[in-house]
Parts: sequence; structure tokens; C-alpha cells
Amino acid sequence: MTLEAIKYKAGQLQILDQLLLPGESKYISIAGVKEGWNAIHKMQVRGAPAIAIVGCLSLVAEIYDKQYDTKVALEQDVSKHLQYLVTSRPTAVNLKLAADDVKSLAESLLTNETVNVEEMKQEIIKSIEHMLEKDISDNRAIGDNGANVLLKGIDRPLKLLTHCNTGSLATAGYGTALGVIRSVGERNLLEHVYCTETRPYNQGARLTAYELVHDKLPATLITDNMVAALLNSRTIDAIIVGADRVAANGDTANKIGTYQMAVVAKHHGVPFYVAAPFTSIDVAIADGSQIKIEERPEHELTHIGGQRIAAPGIGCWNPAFDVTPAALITGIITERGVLKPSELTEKVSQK
Ligand SMILES: CSC[C@H]1O[C@H](OP(=O)(O)O)[C@H](O)[C@@H]1O
Repeated sequence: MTLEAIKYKAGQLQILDQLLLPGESKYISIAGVKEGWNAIHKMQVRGAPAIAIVGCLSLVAEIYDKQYDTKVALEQDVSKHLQYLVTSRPTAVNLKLAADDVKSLAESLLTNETVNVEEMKQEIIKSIEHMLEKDISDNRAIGDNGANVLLKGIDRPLKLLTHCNTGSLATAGYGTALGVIRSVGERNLLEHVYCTETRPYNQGARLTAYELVHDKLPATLITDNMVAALLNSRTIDAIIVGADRVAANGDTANKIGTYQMAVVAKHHGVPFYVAAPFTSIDVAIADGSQIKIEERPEHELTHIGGQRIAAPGIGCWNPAFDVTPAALITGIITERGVLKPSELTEKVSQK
């Protein structure tokens, strides 16, 4: 079993094809931005942080051995490829924010007369390579901050519920919401974790269950429609989920099904936490109504493993995400601490 979603060394990029998990662990090479775009769009790699890192590393693979005559040619090529990559999936903000950072770096290097074209290319590559270790260190900090808040005032092991996949297969390693669960487990204070199957892509049944079994954590898989019955029949100390885009007011876009879990959590008085790095926070949009929700192909709903499970001819609606209002979110667990939704804009501006 391997949990390394991304393998990268000196311009050579490979990703674990998550469409084949858990049955097959197969790495595919990403030679440039076209392969990067396709792998993200087809969800061979997915998860907001992983999408950003693979997208930008596919740009590194694209330019690594390319010679540029001028800095203008390099900046134009980088800008063109980034504009293409951000169209691969619309909801998660991480790739857009990462692309904006790389574009700004390229523009500043372009006007820096002390830097030649090869040095400019190396600076761009180095900044993207740094995203890998920064994501892992962010996830470790999120894990610690999350374990601290979940265990505050509690001196017994916890029972937690999570949705979709937010672990090593959605990031550069360790994970966000699943990173918090790992941190609670590392403190020997995890009694049990429940994970939802997360239809229709089944990130929970195929990926989160895979990670929990790999880590030998006490875990139970439930279907998405069991959440209310679980909270009604068993003690759940908290629900913790990831995020694809957190708006300035704390409204959060996450995997479809998250919103209804938050409603059920409210009804049962169960704390509902979002775990997300600052790279998932988009203060440029005021609230969740401005978040574009990706709609995926019908066959992802009507088929499993290539087998049709829905009646031919039935219409389908397949939004990949929904938006949970900030009012239903107890706290947003980030690498810089646990924030109330109302604190986001101020904290993000303190870069
Ligand atoms: C830390 S991953 C965040 C987020 O991404 C997943 O979506 P997808 O599998 O479609 O890329 C899911 O919403 C996770 O919570």
C-alpha cells in the first residue's frame, strides 16, 4: 500500500492514478501541462492542495529542459501555461492562488535586471518545488491545531466522523481533516473514526478507508445516508471535513454531502469543523454564493467500475461540491490556528 499521491524529482513528475485505487497502485508520468491538466480534470489526482501542487509541478516538467532566448519569452510561456492549468477544475481555489503566486514571481523576475533568463527559470522552478514541503508542514500544523481544539477540556479518546478524502491522497502528505484525525491518533486519543463512502466518486470508501486501514486506525465505513442515524444512535464528538474554497465570511465549498452533514450536526449539537490551509481560503469572494460549483459527467453517477447502476434514460444532476454556510461551522482549523469564520479576512491579510 502506498500513500504518496505525488512523486517528484528534478523535473520528473509522477502521480498515483487514484481512479484505480484501492485495487491497483499505479503511477503515471506527467510530462507537461497537457498531461497535468488531463490528470486533474479526470480526477486521477484530486484534492484541493494536490491539484495545486500537481498543476504547478506539471509546469515545471514542461519548462525544466526548455531553453528560452529571452526572459519575456519565458514569462509569456509560464503565463500561458498557468492560464490553461487553472481551467482543469473550477471550484478548488488552491491552483488559482498558486498560479497567481507563480505569475507574480515571473513578472517580478522579468523586471529584475540582475537576473538572467536561466536564473529566472530556476527561481520559478524552486518556488514551485517548495510547495511540496510547505504543504506537508502546513498539514502537520493543522493536525496539531485540530487535535488541540478537539481535545480541549476532554480527557478521553474521541469518536470522530469525516467526509470524502482529505489525507495524503489529497495533499502532498499527512492531510488536512484526516491529518487532524492522524494527530489525535498519534496522541492515542482516537477511539474511533467513521468515514462516509462519499458518492459518486467514492473518495471515502476507496481512498479514506484505504488510508485508515494503512495507518491501522480504528475505523468504520458508512454510507452517506447514514450520517443522521449515526449521530442519533452513537456519540460522535465532532465532525471534521476539508475544504475546496473558503469564502471571506467563512462559507465553505467542499465535497457534495458536506452541507447536509453540517445541518445534521447542528440538529444534534455536534461540533462541525473545517480543516483547511490558507491556500484554500479565497478572501477575494465575499461569501459562498460566488463559488462556482463544478458539475461532473453523468456517467460518474450512473456507473460504478464501468457497470451501469442507474436506469438508462434517467436524468442526472452531479454537482461535485456544495456550500456550507459559516453559521453551521464551529471553527476553521488552519496552520495558523483555529479561526472563527468571522476572523478570516483579518487573519489572511496578516500574510
Ligand atoms: C484536502 S482536499 C479538500 C477537498 O477536495 C476534495 O474534492 P475532490 O476529491 O473532488 O478533489 C474534497 O472536497 C476534499 O474535502
